[in-house]
Amino acid sequence: MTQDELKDAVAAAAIDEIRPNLGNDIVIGVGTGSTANRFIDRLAELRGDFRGAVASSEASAKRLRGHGIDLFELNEVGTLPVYVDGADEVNAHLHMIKGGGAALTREKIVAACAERFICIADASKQVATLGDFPLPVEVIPMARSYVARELVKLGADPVYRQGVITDNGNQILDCYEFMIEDPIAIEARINAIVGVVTNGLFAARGADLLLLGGEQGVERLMPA
Ligand SMILES: O=C(CO)[C@H](O)[C@H](O)COP(=O)(O)O
Repeated sequence: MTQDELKDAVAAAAIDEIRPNLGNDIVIGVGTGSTANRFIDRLAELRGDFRGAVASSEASAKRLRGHGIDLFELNEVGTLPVYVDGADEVNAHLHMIKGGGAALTREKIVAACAERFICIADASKQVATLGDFPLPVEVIPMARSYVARELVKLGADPVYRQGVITDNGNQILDCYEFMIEDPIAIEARINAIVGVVTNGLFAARGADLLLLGGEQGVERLMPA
């Protein structure tokens, strides 16, 4: 199977996972990226079986709107029953690195409001230790150089993602050469640097279920 076919398979599995709990009062949290896009396209087939969605990025909002799915502001809806999103890397504890698409802050906010986080990913995203994928850190623009110096002190090699402005008007530093043995501690440590808006470690609030697509089909994995 190609990677695209695997992404499609996990998107379909996520639909099967949420379908039994849909209803006309249900608002779904929707992630960002190529895997999440496949989920959005399949969600369109269920339009009418749920109330609408909260999007984690302008790009996902546009795609949802294009399918005629009603969009809600997070502040209007409070707690969401479920959030479905992809990941750049995921470990056995279902801690993740996210933010390859620069949507990490809104993704983390929507995930924080969700009772259940379903991660959908192809097998290439599964790792023993997070960090081969450069960890994104969203920063207030005027703090970029300061935050970069602080990240170097933590052992990372931060690189400014040129030309990228987040949906929140901020910039991204990608941390290379930074293997993360203790994701919960590092997530908190980076968040404590002044000028950091969010980092792409989703560890304090990891996923509750991983739908992992591989050659043997879609595996349903819970946190170790
Ligand atoms: O965090 C994200 C965007 O900010 C995505 O979930 C992550 O980059 C995975 O994307 P894809 O499904 O395209 O591989």
